[in-house]
Amino acid sequence: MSSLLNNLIVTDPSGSSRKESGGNLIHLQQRPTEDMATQGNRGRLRALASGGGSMCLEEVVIGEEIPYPYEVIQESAEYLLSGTRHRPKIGVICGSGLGGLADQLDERDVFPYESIPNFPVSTVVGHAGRMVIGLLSGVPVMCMQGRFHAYEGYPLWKCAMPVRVMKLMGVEQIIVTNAAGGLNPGFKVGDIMIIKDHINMQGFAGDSPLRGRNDERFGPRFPAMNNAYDKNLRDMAKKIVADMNLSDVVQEGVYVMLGGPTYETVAELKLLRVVGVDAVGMSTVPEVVVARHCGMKVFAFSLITNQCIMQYDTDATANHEEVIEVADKRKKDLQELACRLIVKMAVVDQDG
Ligand SMILES: O=P(O)(O)O[C@@H]1C[C@H](O)[C@@H](CO)O1
Ligand code: HPA
Repeated sequence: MSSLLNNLIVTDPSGSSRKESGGNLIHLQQRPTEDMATQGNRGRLRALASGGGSMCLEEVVIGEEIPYPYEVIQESAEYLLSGTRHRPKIGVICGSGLGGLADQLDERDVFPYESIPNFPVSTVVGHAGRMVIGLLSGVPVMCMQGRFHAYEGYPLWKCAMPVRVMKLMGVEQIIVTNAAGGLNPGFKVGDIMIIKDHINMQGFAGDSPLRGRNDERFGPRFPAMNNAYDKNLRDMAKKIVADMNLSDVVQEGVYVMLGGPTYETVAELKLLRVVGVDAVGMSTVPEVVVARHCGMKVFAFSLITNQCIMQYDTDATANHEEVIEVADKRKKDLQELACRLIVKMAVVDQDG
C-alpha cells in the first residue's frame, strides 16, 4: 500500500488537488465540512494508471457538491473581519491581469486564499490568489486579486462564493472586472466595455450559482436580473472616463460568459453575434447573479484584450499571453477609473 501512496493525488470536493510524489504525505487543501460529508459528498479513493509503472490514487467526489450553508460563509467572513480593522462597503473582483489595483491600497491587510477558511484557490496565471483589504483614496475596500472560474473545476456557486463572504462582511456595492474578447466589430483591442447586460449561457442550460435550496438570509428564491448593472454607477463611470479623456476607448455592451477553457470557434462566435453579444469571456456572470441576489449594487467592465476571430482562413489565434499583455498596458487607466469611481461610490453611499 505504501508504494501506492508514493504517487498520490488527493482531490477535495472542489476539485483542487495536490500530487504527492515520493512521499506519503496526504495534504487536503480543504477538508469537506461535516455538513457536506453528511450530505453524500464524502470522497473515495480511485485507482488511476500513470506513467512509469506507478499507480495514482485520486479521491473523487461522489454526487453533486452542496453549496456552503450560511454558517460556513459566516466563518470565512468572521475570519477576515478578525484580521483587519477595515470595514469595507465596496468590493472589487479583479479580472485576468487586472489585479494591480489591489497593490494600490494603503494600510492593506493581505490574505492568501489558502489561509481563508473554506476558500477555493486560484490556479490561473494572472490571478494572484489573495484577498487584499485596505484604503483606496481613504475609502475602505476589499479586492479579490484573482477569481475562480468554472473551467478550473469549481461549481458556479463556488466561483461566486466570495461575493457572499463580502456581503456578510458588510459590502453593499461591487465592481467586477474581466478580460474579454471583442465580438462587436466596432471594438478595438484595449477598449473598455462598461457592461450594461449579460447573457447567462449556463442559466440557459439549467445551471446557476443559485441552484439548490435557497436561504432567504442571502436573498429571494426568484431574484430579478433586469437592471443587474446599476444605471447610476454606469452614468457615473461615463462621466469619469470623459474627465479622463478616455471616452473614445470606452464602449457599453452585452457580455456573455462561456465555460471555457477553450476560446471560441468561428461558428460559435457568429452565433453569439446574432444574439447581440458584444464581448465574450469566461467569468463574471455567476458573481453578478450572486451579488444581485443578495442586494448589492453592481458595476462591471470588460477590458477588450483581443478581437474575436471571425474568419476561417487565418493563422491568428486567441491566447492567454496576449490577454495578460494587453491588460498590463491598460492597467494604469483601469486603476484610475476604478479609483475615481470608488471615491464617488463612497460619497453616494454616505449620502444614502
Ligand atoms: O478572469 P477573467 O474573466 O478576466 O479571465 C479571462 C477569461 C479566462 O480566464 C482568461 C482567458 O484568457 O481570461
Ligand atoms: N474569449 C473568451 N474569454 C476571453 C477572451 C476570448 O476571446 N479573451 C479574454 N478572455
